[in-house]
Amino acid sequence: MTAQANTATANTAVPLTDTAKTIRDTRPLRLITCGSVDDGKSTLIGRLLWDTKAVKEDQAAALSRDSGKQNDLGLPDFALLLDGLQAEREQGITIDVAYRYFSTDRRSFIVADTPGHEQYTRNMATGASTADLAVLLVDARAGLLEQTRRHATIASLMGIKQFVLAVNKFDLVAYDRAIFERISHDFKELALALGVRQITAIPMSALKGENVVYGASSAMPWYEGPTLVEALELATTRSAQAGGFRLPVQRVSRPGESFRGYQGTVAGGSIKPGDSVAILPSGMVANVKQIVTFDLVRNAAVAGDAITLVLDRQVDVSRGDMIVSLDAQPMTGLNFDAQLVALQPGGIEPGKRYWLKAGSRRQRVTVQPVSQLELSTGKWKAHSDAFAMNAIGKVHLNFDETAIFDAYDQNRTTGAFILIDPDTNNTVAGGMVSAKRSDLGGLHRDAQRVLLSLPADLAEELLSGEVLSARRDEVEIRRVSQQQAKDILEDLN
Ligand SMILES: Nc1nc2c(ncn2[C@@H]2O[C@H](COP(=O)(O)OP(=O)(O)OP(=O)(O)O)[C@@H](O)[C@H]2O)c(=O)[nH]1
Repeated sequence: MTAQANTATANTAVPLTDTAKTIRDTRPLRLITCGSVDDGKSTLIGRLLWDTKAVKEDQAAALSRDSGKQNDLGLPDFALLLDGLQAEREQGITIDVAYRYFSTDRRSFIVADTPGHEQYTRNMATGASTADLAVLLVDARAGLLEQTRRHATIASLMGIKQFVLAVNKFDLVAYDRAIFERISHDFKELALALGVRQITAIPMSALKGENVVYGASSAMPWYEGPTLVEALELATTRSAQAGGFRLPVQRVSRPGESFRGYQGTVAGGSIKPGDSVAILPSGMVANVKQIVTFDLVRNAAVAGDAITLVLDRQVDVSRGDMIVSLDAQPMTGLNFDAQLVALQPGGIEPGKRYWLKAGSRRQRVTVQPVSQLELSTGKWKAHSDAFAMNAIGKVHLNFDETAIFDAYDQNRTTGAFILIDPDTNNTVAGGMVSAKRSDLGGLHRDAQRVLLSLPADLAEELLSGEVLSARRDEVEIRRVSQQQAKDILEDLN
């Protein structure tokens, strides 16, 4: 009987091991941790690394030596593990994004430790742009703070669709279930307002290691959910972005008369010799003759590969252009809708000319604020003035020359940009494009041109009028329906 039971156990173990192997073969899960200063992020990550045995022996020895002040459980100070930067110890706050690696039998993980201090919103956005999941920490004694709301909002804007709420320091609130329920309820409301549906809330003590890697059944018998690591093992990685081929051209390589290649890192899709491509913004068309990496000729390239592309005909391509699949092209135009986060004390001024940098492309742009996110309610409020630092806003971007973007939710590389202040050279905003506006166009005006979108009859009337007939060359008319014209006017108001 006992032997049979043993066999049964052994049998069921086999498929489990197989599953574990399959999961292990997949890409690592990338996560960010965020929260306010002192919520315990460093302690949590230190605990994750320690309990999953990601800490090497020499590091562990150094830690025991270093950590003169062991905590009251006689364990090393886990936060010290995270002290990548000397400056951090001096200032007592985390000041840069640090990436850490750990794994369980089922999966491997890359965690970006992003700082909680208000002025480092930019680093948080950096960590979030590649993450599959965000772990948001709150101190059980404090509940949700404005900083938690800000970080959850940035994470969702950056395309993260899975959140774990770590209600930390639960040992300090006597493992009170009512507190957990109140905080997780508040958080679920916030997450739903942000459009995030995959939410796991976990009561934990990073310091004591409860519900991080190991459970805490004696302290919280009422909690039946997963530990943090179990939740992470079950999370899904963002599937590789499908979409069309994108190669932002970083360099044109011309080692000799007979060879001309376009170099860059593939930012989306895949390509193989024979595929047809368009070169943007010119719109010229060619076929791929060869794909070269270092000294190898390849028969295909995918997102993330650094390649040199050789085309089958002479075309004019320069740095900042984008080579894209002919049949799945990005948006091109002068006007786009975007969301951005203001990163500098000077904020973002309406109408000021900034440099916009997207990949290898840099162009002039003006920003017109449309609305601002009110963090306390999660609602967008109309806002046409300057954005203060840390504000999250929706804007119209108006370019002098054709810009090329994918929507950020289609492609996180070709949909993202930064704004640079030409006076100071500081990066003043990070942003994501949501859509192109030039289908409606509205009224666009700069020194050279006037662009009008009007119904055909009105367009003719206007052009024959005294003012515009003399300046006909400078005017571009887009003929639109009455309804579209009405939408444009509403949009402008
Ligand atoms: N009692 C208790 N204390 C904790 C827990 N987690 C962290 N702490 C303590 O809270 C303090 C702050 O923890 P850190 O890990 O440094 O916080 P942080 O969020 O990384 O802070 P910054 O790096 O400054 O952003 C430290 O004294 C920790 O020992 C916990 O679960 N229980």
